[in-house]
Amino acid sequence: MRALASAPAKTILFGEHSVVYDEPAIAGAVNKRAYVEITESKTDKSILKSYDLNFEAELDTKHKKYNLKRGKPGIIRYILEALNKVHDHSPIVMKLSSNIPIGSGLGSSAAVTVATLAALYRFHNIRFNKKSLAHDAHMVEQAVQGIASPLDTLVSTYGGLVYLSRNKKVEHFKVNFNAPFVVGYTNKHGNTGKMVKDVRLLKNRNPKIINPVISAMGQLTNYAKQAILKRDFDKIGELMNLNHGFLDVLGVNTLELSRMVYTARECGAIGSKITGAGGGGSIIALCPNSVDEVARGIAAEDNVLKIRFTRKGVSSRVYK
Ligand SMILES: Nc1ncnc2c1ncn2[C@@H]1O[C@H](COP(=O)(O)OP(=O)(O)O)[C@@H](O)[C@H]1O
Ligand SMILES: C[C@@](O)(CCOP(=O)(O)O)CC(=O)O
Ligand SMILES: [Mg+2]
Repeated sequence: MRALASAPAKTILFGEHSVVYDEPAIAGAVNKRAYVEITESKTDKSILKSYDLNFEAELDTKHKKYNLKRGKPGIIRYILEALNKVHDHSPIVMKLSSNIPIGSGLGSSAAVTVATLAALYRFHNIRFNKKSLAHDAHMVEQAVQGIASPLDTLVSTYGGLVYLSRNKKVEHFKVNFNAPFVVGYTNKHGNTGKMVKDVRLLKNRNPKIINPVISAMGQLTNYAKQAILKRDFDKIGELMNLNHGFLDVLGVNTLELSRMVYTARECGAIGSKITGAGGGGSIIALCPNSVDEVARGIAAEDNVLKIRFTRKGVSSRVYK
């Protein structure tokens, strides 16, 4: 039997970090994906391989342990957690491929988790739907990271551009929002779990300052929803810049992210901000009239991704 699944990366337009405190957020699935293939193993060992991410490990699925043969272990924790949730511990071979930069704020952990769970459900012939899959993937991220909002796993499951409301209701934007965005990312990786914990500590030490900042981030996300519906790019850009300022206040900005954010603005972006957890990772810039200039400006020192939003969420099938 061979089960296949894939799930998209995402970019957060508004509301990272504040979404952890139940404020609204807006994020969209983008045209980068993680792919998982599961087959039966010919030996008594479970193997996980990824050529793209350059790692190989022997998995002890029962005890959530692994023996790393090569590469970095980070993303394996999500896979082990997913296996532990669903798999009966029979020996399997899992192949993971992905063109999503890892630890770059583009939700590689969510895409890998969603694709792994969907492939496992197919492999074991377990019924699932998008709602149950998004929920299970969120539980996996939460178990690995300690704190996680449902945003990344929702977007990776459903695809499209999504508004997540304060009470966790998902609204899909109907507008055709192929706005010209450029993503820049540094070679310094952020760690979502750590960044989220650092924000929590800052908030606990300074509640009277940080609580109003977090609710202002929620308010600006609601203004952004209206601006997106009207395709008012100038307003969206202004709100992205405000959102970046608040993320700086939360302490998740870095020298490299700052440099990219201001380079993008100098090259003509009408808005630019950190996207994802920060502490390394990515920025996103809205540049309706200056995509090439902004991409060139960022590429002088960092990496550029020309992303497109996609409606395609998780996809999976099985061959018997
Ligand atoms: N080259 C790599 N190979 C495997 N895992 C990695 C690599 N670089 C970073 N990681 C780990 O992958 C995980 C990425 O998840 P996360 O921090 O949520 O970032 P994102 O989801 O934005 O990509 C982290 O646990 C990190 O430690
Ligand atoms: C910071 C946060 O809001 C988004 C993290 O996104 P990413 O893992 O950096 O892609 C955390 C969360 O929503 O769980
Ligand atoms: Mg992540």
